[in-house]
Amino acid sequence: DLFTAIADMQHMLGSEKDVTSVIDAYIEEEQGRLEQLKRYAEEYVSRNAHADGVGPEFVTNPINAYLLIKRLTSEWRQVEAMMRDNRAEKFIKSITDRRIESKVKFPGEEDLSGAATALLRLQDTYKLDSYDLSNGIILGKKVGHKLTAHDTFEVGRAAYNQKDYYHTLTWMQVALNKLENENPRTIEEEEILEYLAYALYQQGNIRRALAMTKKLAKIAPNHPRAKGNVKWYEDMLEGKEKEGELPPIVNKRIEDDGIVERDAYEALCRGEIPPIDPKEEKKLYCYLKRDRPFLKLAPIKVEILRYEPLVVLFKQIISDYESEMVQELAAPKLKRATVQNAFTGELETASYRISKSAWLKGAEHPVVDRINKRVGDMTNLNQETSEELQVANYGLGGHYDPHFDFARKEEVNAFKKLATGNRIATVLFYMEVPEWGGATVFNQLGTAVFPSKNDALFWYNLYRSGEGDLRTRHAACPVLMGVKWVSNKWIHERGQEFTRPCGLDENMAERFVGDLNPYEYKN
Ligand SMILES: O=C(O)CCC(=O)C(=O)O
Ligand SMILES: [Fe+2]
Repeated sequence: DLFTAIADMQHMLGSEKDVTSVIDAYIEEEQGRLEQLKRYAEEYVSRNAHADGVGPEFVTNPINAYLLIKRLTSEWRQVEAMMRDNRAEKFIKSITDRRIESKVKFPGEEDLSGAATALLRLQDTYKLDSYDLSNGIILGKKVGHKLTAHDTFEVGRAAYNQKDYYHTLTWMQVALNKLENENPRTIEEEEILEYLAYALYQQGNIRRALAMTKKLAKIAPNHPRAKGNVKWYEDMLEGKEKEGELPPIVNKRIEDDGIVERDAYEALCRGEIPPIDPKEEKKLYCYLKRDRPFLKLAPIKVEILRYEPLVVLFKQIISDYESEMVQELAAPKLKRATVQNAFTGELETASYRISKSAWLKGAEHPVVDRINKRVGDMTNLNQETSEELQVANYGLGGHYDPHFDFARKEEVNAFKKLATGNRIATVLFYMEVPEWGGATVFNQLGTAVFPSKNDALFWYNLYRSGEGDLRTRHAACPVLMGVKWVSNKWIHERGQEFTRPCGLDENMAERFVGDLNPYEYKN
């Protein structure tokens, strides 16, 4: 699939040009053929006019009789052949061949539904209005083309295919509305009405579903299902109130998608951050990290974003060149990101993680090696047991729903092969930042970090006891506009006996990165 990484989608732009040039060539060739046909027709007309002028006498002349017969037999066969000689197959084949040859990936059905689903996700998370969206407007700004009734209908259909009747209803209503002002129409009204009625029924409004279906049966008397559906809805209303005004449309979003903190999460994505206690806020500060020999010469800027658990931002920690190089190295290796099944330990793709990623080894390029070493200077943690650098590019509406980076107790199979223990800490480099959306949010903590280019976010996932810190549950909000590239460095427990010792209180939290003697805050 293409939609799961913007980097892949950008290759697709070229294939649209390909299509245009083939269509142009096809039209040119067809025009030649049609013109020749036109000349034949004109000849027929002029000869016919001549015969008409002569009258019935015309065929008494053997030459004329011969020519007339020839025109209606052998010449007609030629015309017939020419009429059939449509070159479409040849041109379609050339497009297909070219795609195979150039290895340009072409979107498929799953991309279309993925792209439509992305619109729905963005709409929900950022509270975007369907009418605005369908007019190319996002957050009050005109950013794209208007959708036609058919474009809009397809979004609704994608929702329907996922049994998401809330969005089916919303988008079919927009489609119907668009259709009213369309000339020529891009879709038949009856197609929309059928989906609309079913969505109304699913959203608990049988009477409106029935009214809609009756309308459908009226405008399309030969519709294969309309009459049957009218009966179906009528049977359902048997014994129930059928008279009077239709009940109002109540279209409620289905919240049952397994994410309990959905509302708080989405609010954070929109930047609606709960106020911080001013006393806590006062404790936050920036400092220059110089506690490693190398840093004496080149200190690192650290911004403390919050405590307990400690979350910091390393400022301007990589260069533009390094960030570009990492993207370049990763781009050809991008694979759809997977998640670990908590029960089987198997990796699988999931709609709650839409991105593509690649692993880069230090030996692959000096830049990767350099970044790996820098992580040691940034975090003071032993890098021998760290995972390779994971580079990710988010797709259309790309996101990663709330999750933990560490393996929980029940996930017995996670990281087993690595034999380096759990993920003690995470470093997240922001290599390319989106224009809108794509924040990293800690939903339980009420902390949202809007990516800033060349900075890196850092937090400890585990308590000093090795226990997973459930407060670190976090997510990558859907990318609304632009491109988001991140790199992860997951640091493991093994080898950190001296870099992050348990100490006397195993749950004590650091005051700064690499704090060896944390103490409890007493105000
Ligand atoms: O991209 C982000 O903002 C967060 C990514 C993340 O949490 C992950 O990849 O584990
Ligand atoms: Fe994560």
